[in-house]
Amino acid sequence: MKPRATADQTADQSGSTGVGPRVTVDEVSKVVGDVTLLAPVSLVVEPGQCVVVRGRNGIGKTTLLKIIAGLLEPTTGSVLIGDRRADERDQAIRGRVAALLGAPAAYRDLTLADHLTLIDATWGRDAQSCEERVDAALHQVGIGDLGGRFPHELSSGQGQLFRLALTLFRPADLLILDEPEQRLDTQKRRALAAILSERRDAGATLLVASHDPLLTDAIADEVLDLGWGEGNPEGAEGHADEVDDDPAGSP
Ligand SMILES: Nc1ncnc2c1ncn2[C@@H]1O[C@H](COP(=O)(O)OP(=O)(O)OP(=O)(O)O)[C@@H](O)[C@H]1O
Repeated sequence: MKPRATADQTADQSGSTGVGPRVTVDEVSKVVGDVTLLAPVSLVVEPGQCVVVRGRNGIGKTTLLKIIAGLLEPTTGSVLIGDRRADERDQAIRGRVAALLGAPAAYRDLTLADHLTLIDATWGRDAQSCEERVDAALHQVGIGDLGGRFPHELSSGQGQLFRLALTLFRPADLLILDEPEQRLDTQKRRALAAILSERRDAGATLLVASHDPLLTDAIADEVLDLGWGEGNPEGAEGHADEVDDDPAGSP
């Protein structure tokens, strides 16, 4: 069992706000027309635990994370974040969930540091110490020397590190990350694993879709396999396994 934070922790400069919520996913599915995007799945992520979701391309990982983040209405079932229904329009949910699901909005005329400064101001943090926090956040993900660049001046891997910085910087005790390792080299994936482990050990709840065994081994308390077979995902059963139970055929 990993060390867990106490309930009275307050926000620090990493964006952590203390003990995360329990996430309860009950028979959630998504169907559009006659296409099943996600077959019914149930899952409980305990506060301060990390569940890695995996499965073949197109099985529904991103769809599941979008539903849990409250960005997408499920066709069946329900999701609770703590005791509240997952809905990104709910201020209480917005205040505790940071999600990296696709590319967040970036502005051509703002530098990387400007973007983080904007987030800092949005969340009402102390303006005097903002520069220090921004600098630390960029350094944390390995792009400390790129604060003066514009988003379109980054390589694809640097762009991913910037998106991670944006996501990790805002206050949150529930992190929902869709393939955060994409485009990163091995060294950066190891660094990412260390950052996410630190957030989890500080009490945050994590839900991460990933194809990366390195990241999964480093951060997962449990693994949810949505399935590996070809064809329509109809009938796939999701269940969380202890991380050591690596099923045959999985990467
Ligand atoms: N807007 C949409 N309308 C119809 N089908 C969609 C839509 N978005 C995604 N899908 C389909 O839903 C299924 C699940 O997609 P999703 O992106 O959740 O899969 P995934 O497991 O995250 O895949 P990957 O590993 O490739 O990222 C796929 O078969 C995809 O083609």
